[in-house]
Amino acid sequence: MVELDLRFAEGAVSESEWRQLQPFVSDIHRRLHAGDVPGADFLGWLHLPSETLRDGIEPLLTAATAIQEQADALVVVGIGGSYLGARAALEWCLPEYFNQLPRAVRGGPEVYFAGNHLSAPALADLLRVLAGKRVCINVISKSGTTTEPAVAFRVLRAWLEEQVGPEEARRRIYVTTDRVRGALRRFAEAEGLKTFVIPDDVGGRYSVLTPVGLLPLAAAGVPVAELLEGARAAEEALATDRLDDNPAYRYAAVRNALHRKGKALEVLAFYEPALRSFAEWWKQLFGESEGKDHKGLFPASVAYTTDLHSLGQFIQEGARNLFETVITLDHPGESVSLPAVAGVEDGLAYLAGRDLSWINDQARIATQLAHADGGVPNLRIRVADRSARSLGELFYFFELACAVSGLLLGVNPFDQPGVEAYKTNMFALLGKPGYESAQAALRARLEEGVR
Ligand SMILES: O=P(O)(O)OC[C@H]1O[C@](O)(CO)[C@@H](O)[C@@H]1O
Repeated sequence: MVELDLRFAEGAVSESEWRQLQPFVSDIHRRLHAGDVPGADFLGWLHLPSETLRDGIEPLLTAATAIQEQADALVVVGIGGSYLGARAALEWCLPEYFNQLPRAVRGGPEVYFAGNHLSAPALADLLRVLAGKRVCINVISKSGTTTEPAVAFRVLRAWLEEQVGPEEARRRIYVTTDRVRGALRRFAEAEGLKTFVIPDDVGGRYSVLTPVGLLPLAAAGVPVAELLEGARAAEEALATDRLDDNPAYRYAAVRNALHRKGKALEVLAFYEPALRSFAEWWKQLFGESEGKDHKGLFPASVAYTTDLHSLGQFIQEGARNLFETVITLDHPGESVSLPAVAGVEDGLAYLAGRDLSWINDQARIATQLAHADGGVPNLRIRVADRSARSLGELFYFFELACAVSGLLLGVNPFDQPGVEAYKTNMFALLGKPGYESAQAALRARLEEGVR
């Protein structure tokens, strides 16, 4: 099970500081499980792993097998919570460079992501990569109205229809969306497409263990039952309100104590490139959940040891308004040992025979020591390995910690009203019907100089 190590944070936050939060955590725990918290309509994630395993995932596995048979490449179209979890799990569970590996090693089709930006060159490049391949599309949007995936889907669908004709295209498009609402639902029904439902009571950033994540992951060859089993084990293990027994609550309490002492940023650090997209998932989870009412810790991330040669300077000696949370794997995976090479003066003879993962871990310990000495409290979250099961545990660990963290902060962790501001401006500038007066007002502001 996921463990929290506070050794490198003890100088910055004492045990009594986070223990004092026990009554507040207990109260939140009770209200969370009673459905008596702000945003209570979005608590479906709390028992999602056990309920999904109880109900079974046969239809999803059948669709995943069909995609594996139909496709050389699967394009997953979505953004935010309809994108990041699947990408995080794919990179965590599959080998690095999985799209370049032979299909037998990978287990499923190549996987590409689209609809997570508005870049024309990037989309054009994707179409070039897809040329000549048998392609399936899984378009994912809970609201069914998000601009980025809607735009990319329109382009990709037209492209697919050109390649295989409208009828075959319909067999190759899988839609994951809300049960009843939204343009995507209407479109899917009108076209008779295969659809999967995102439950009403699970918000986008909490949706990785719904078909949002499970369908593309199963199609890609990730053992999704193991992923769910890990999350279910965490659901069970983290069902206690006691800080001593619940590392997710301890993590929430410690970060809250650090925030109260003036820390404004939390930097998630990791030492395996396979965790890069996991950090992106984590940033959306905490950023959208906590950053509101002019409050919250800003969630950032660093990829070590890469970023020790760029952001490392800032973290060691820059503004002291941050703390780090380091994710480590007890068993990182395959070994690569440094060969003993006679007659080569590269200064590495003392490391001959050492495993690269051991060297990486010494870098991690050295960095935790240096950063803690430099005034950056370091929390460590220990995960067993890169298995789907361990990842399931970690997804649930952070989902729960984030909910409690937001509630400790006094915000509704399950809404995201702030994401609408740019959308309103963008729709006005794009000339969306209904936004005419907003457009006139914005154009006038832009001409006069922005105030
Ligand atoms: O699944 P949808 O509705 O396309 O939303 C995608 C993402 O966009 C947001 O609503 C922000 O605009 C996120 O909360 C969400 O995960």
